[in-house]
Amino acid sequence: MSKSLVAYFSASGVTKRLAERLADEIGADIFEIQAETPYTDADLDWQDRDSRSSIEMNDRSCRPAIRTKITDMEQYDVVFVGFPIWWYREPSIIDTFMESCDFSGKTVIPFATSGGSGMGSSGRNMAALASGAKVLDGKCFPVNVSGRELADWAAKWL
Ligand SMILES: Cc1cc2nc3c(=O)[nH]c(=O)nc-3n(C[C@H](O)[C@H](O)[C@H](O)COP(=O)(O)O)c2cc1C
Repeated sequence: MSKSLVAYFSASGVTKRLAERLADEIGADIFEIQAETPYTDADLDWQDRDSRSSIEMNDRSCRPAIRTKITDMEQYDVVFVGFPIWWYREPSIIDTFMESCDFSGKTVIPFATSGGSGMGSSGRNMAALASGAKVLDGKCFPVNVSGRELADWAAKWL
């Protein structure tokens, strides 16, 4: 059986709860990707073109710093990477995460929560940042997804 990790970023707790449920269902380790400078409510205002999130998401090369690095990534075969959809894709801090770890030989499965959008270009963007890894398109889940559905979805890679 392959060893799996659920790594996630969550700005307002929705993806955090989903990630915890997923890890619990499949018996995976869990790691929270935290911004070195946490996001405030004002930072998350997508209607303000000058907010931190707007500025970051408008710059494809933006790589917000992560507080703690994973040091024992070698032990995992499968890594589920969770995040909220921001502007139809993965938040820039997920790009930082993808670049800061060695995913070669691993299967990376993105998952997300959103206000209604799907995964968009997230999987392709993440694949471009993780050479040697198999990065899938992944799936966006409604908040009320059942534990059973989560477990069945994840079982394909375990
Ligand atoms: C800056 C920003 C951009 C967002 N862009 C989208 C989007 O493009 N499509 C969408 O459906 N939801 C969008 N949302 C809503 C979030 O994806 C949604 O609320 C998510 O569940 C939040 O997860 P979290 O609590 O883990 O941060 C956006 C939210 C923020 C803060």
